[in-house]
Amino acid sequence: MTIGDTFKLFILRHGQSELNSENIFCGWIDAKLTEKGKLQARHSAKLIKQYCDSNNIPLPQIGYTSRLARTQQTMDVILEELRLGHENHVITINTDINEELHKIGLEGQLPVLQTWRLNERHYGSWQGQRKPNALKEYGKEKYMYIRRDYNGKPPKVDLNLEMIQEENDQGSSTGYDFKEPNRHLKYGLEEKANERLPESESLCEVVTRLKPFLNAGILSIAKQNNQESCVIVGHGSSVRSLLKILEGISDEEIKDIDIPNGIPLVIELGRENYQFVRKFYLDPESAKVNAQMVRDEGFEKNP
Ligand SMILES: O=C(O)[C@H](O)COP(=O)(O)O
Repeated sequence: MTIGDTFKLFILRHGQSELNSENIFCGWIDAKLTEKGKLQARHSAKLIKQYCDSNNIPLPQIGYTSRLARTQQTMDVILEELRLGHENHVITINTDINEELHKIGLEGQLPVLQTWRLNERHYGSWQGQRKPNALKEYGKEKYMYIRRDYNGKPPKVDLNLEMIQEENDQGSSTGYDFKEPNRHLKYGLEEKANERLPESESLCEVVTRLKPFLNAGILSIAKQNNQESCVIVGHGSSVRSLLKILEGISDEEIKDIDIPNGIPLVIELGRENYQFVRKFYLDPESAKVNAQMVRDEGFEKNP
């Protein structure tokens, strides 16, 4: 099957966020990109452009992000680098996506659909905690079980708690307001659409909330509009979930997969039935090294 016969998903985890750089569990905390994260996003765009040019295929015709700033900033940098004007739309389970796409198409902009279903897993009460501290408190086995096992799930967050991150033990304040009650401000559309938002998630639960959007959203839109490719900016867990669903990775094997920040992964699907054909990173060496660093976060070798 040649490249022209496949639908391509350019999938990447957002660039480094301020909480990533401080080794703090982030989840649904709305951290911004660091300067390094913005550079990673720009480099991703160059890799995507190089790949499209050398294979004589058009640039992505649609984008998808989560509802969190770090993916939206990454997408903005990528599309700016690709010189693609775009328009963002928050969608919920009630959205008539084709109507939205028609409206955006009239302005000749590239549509970017933003959905909570691409959000990072909700890291429950671990959000805001430094990784080395969680490792010390829970021990290596439990720490890795919760981070990477398909059914690993952190303790629930107390939605009434107001956790303002003051000084962490490195003496630098992230200054992030971890107030969960803020979710009513940020996720008002979803709450109006009666979408059940989590207070802690396992990877299995991320797969469950993401699968309907992948099938009835991304793939159905691709088929109806005969699209060549799309670009998806997600998070460690939502990218792992997309991989698991699209490639049919087992509950056991998914434990060993880590996703680096800001390196595009190409997944090719057959145009007929959108069955998995192949996957590869556009910078495989860097992806391997950085994925290992993600896995080692919290341990001495990667404090
Ligand atoms: O949400 C976060 O803190 C990270 O993006 C995911 O962290 P992990 O790689 O430890 O799951």
